[in-house]
Amino acid sequence: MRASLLQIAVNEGESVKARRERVSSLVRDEAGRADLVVLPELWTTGAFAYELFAAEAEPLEGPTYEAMAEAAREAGVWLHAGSIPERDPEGPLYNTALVFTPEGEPAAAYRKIHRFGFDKGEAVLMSAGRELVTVRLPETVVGVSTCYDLRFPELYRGLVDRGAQTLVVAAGWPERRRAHWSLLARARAVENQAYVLACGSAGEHAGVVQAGHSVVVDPWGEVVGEAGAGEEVLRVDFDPGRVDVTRDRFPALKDRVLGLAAPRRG
Ligand SMILES: NC(=O)CCC(=O)C(=O)O
Repeated sequence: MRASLLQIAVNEGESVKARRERVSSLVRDEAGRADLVVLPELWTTGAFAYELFAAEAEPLEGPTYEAMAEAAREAGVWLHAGSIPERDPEGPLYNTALVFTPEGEPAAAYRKIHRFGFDKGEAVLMSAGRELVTVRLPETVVGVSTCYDLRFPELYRGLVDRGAQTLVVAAGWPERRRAHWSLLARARAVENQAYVLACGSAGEHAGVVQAGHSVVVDPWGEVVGEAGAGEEVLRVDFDPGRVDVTRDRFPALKDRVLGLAAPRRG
């Protein structure tokens, strides 16, 4: 299987409309080059452009959804279209990842569960999703996650319990914490014996330099491919069959002890 991670530069000065058109064209360019294309988190606005979230929020089936469905269909690829600021009809905003089939049909929508910012930014502007999402492709089961989720291993165990073999992370991770990004991507791959496809963005917006360094890690924790800092298409061949082989030969997941009680205090 071949995955193309489109590490989009999200810079101020390019309008949302212009970027949407540019990204649509980049997705279409992957026709015949990839089975699965992955985009970053909140690439229309930038993950840290908090002042744009409400202004640029879209209904689920808004302009970005329409453009990405068409691009997936024209390219004939599975498309994890990164995430958009979604406005729910009842009012709240969500950071919502979209996945399309090669026919341009919706395969999944995942509302980010862990919002970043502590008492600021996304954590107060967006509502939290509650549901884990997996998508069955012909070759592998994909578990969907977004950026800050990467710090929460229990989310990935939940995805693995739902059959995930390939863990996709769409991110807008900052350069200043790049060491965590690289470490956590490998950790999630090793502990879950799964592929990790982690697609970040490049450029700078809202004073935050993006880390880039999108990465694909195999179920043994080896880095199969890694991007640099700037806008780039990272194309990686990977073999989903290696997940079951790794889990059979080194069956650590079978040794999980479930339902451990919280330690007693005092
Ligand atoms: N957009 C995000 O979720 C940022 C996450 C982040 O900066 C971090 O976990 O560190």
